[in-house]
Amino acid sequence: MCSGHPTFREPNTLSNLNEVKVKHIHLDLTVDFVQRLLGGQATLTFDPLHDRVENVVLDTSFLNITAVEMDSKQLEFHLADRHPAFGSALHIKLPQPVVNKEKQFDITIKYTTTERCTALQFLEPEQTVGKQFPYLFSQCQIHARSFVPCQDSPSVKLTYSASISSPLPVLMSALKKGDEPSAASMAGQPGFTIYKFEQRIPIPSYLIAIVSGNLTGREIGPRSTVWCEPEMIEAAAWEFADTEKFIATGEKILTPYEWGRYDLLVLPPSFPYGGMENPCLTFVTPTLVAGDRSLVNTVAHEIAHSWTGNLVTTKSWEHFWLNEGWTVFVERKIIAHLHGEPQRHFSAIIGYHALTDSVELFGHDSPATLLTPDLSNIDPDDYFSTVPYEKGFNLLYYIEQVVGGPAIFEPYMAAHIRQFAHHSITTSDWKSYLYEYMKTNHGDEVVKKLDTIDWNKWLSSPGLPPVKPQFDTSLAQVCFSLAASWKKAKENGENDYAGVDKEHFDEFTSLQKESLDKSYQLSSVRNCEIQFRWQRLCLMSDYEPIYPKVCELVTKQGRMKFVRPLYRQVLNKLGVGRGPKFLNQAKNGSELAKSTYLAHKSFYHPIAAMLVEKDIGIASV
Ligand SMILES: CC/C=C\C/C=C\C[C@@H](O)/C=C/C=C/C=C\[C@@H](O)CCCC(=O)O
Ligand SMILES: [Zn+2]
Repeated sequence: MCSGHPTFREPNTLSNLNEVKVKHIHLDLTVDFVQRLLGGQATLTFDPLHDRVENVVLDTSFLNITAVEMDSKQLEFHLADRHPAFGSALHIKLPQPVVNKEKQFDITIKYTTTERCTALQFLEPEQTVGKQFPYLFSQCQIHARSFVPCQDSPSVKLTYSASISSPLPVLMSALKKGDEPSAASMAGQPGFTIYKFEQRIPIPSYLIAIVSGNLTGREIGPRSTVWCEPEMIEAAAWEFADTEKFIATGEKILTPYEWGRYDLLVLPPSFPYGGMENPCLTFVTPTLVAGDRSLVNTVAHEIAHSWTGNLVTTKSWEHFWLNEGWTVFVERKIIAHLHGEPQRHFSAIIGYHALTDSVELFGHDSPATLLTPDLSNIDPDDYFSTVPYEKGFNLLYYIEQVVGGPAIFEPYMAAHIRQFAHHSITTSDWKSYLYEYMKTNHGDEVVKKLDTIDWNKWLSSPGLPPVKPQFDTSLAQVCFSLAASWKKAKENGENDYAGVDKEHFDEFTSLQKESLDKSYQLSSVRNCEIQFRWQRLCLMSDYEPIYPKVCELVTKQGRMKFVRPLYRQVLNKLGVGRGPKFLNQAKNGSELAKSTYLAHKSFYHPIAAMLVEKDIGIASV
């Protein structure tokens, strides 16, 4: 069914996953908001893969390992020297070789996270909305090894259970199994409670997730609750009221939803991504709470991951497009089923612009623009971009046209899920089944059509897709007409565009920014997607009054989709002679970018901090 060759090459783990496989992890941890760490133990259950296993090697990163035990006996262990991107391998010597590959065995590791942990962000009360309680959240995609010792590879799928002791409510990417006063509270430490969880569906380590803070929940559907700080609950419950429609549409297109619950967690502003598809509990940025439900496509994306990514999983980050390209494709199918095909194409046009931005940023010949890049000795975070999302979407969009349209392709989508659910696959596995399915269900005619696709150009060549997609531009045309009317107004010497309908604008031409700003108050628009595009346009046009708004946007929320391009753009700006009053009088953009970042460094999630520092050339200490 999947590439089953015994020694799979997984470039971004240091674990010996070809000798043993982790099948279950039990976490017994305490949240320490004072020392800003998680501490306790993890018990890992292993399947030997050979008849003689002498060692276990696990991924860790910035963990403090204090003891390793097996059958209550202390085991010898050591942490190898740190790999700059992949962390420190934990080598564990088994007391005697495990000689029966049918015999599972447990190892318990006592540890704490440390202040350099890249998977967790501890927030002080003032960094939260309510400003009264501390907050902890995780982001484990490629950083699980900094949360728990594990085989940190999407090729390994494991169940997990947890008992988490905390003074504040705890949620995880699992089903809740009740809570009880913790020994700490019984021993007099006030307010600690033990929260219990179980994830019975095997998942890759990157989907282990935890949050603890002043959380409240509001039911928004038959299997969904939205969770956030009390101050946001009304706005969040209204914003995400259509969640059940997305889930039900996903089931209609694909297969039944298997995860039980689909809850949403709205995080504090420093959350570094738009959303993270943690099973049972999607994490989302508060920038989606726009007040008009205009940005909920991201929730459709995260829901789509319940099938593509969380059930059918990429076997390594080199095939990340199988997670993200497929999920963007399913997301846009959900949008089409609910709001019509033109909306799917409008979203695809916006996505293609984002793909072009990434390819231009990396360079058209960059290996980072391959759909299946070689990640040997590469930190995947450095290759993260819209390429796996949008080049992957466009490959599937092109195949759908080649084979004969949705009537043929949509049933195949459901078959793909049924074929690979609960497995991790490579691009080769995916392609082999695509051919098998089309031959079995549609004969050699369609197979011949598949053979017309230049697979090497699509899968293994840099740059933009080899075939420029043809999309329905009916919705985009509204924007083009709006831009043309602004241009005409400018040519006629008018400088008040207020009379021009702004309903759908998403495309700007080079116009008088002051006039646009005066006509539409764009610098005060709450919608981050519009604000982000407006600010980038203004920076391109050296519209200096935008600088305070740029520094506000990059320091009031930490979503890298917005923060990284704006920092990069300011970095490359020439001097602003009369810098705005509260910004350092930067001699040039690079000082403005660096001084703004350094003044707010503690606000950002560790992953965002690391990548912004690389973007603006601040060597991490
Ligand atoms: C080609 C391989 C590139 C990367 C490998 C995999 C993971 C990279 C690591 O950086 C983790 C990324 C996590 C992303 C999580 C959520 C995104 O889908 C959000 C997209 C952007 C946004 O909306 O903010
Ligand atoms: Zn995604």
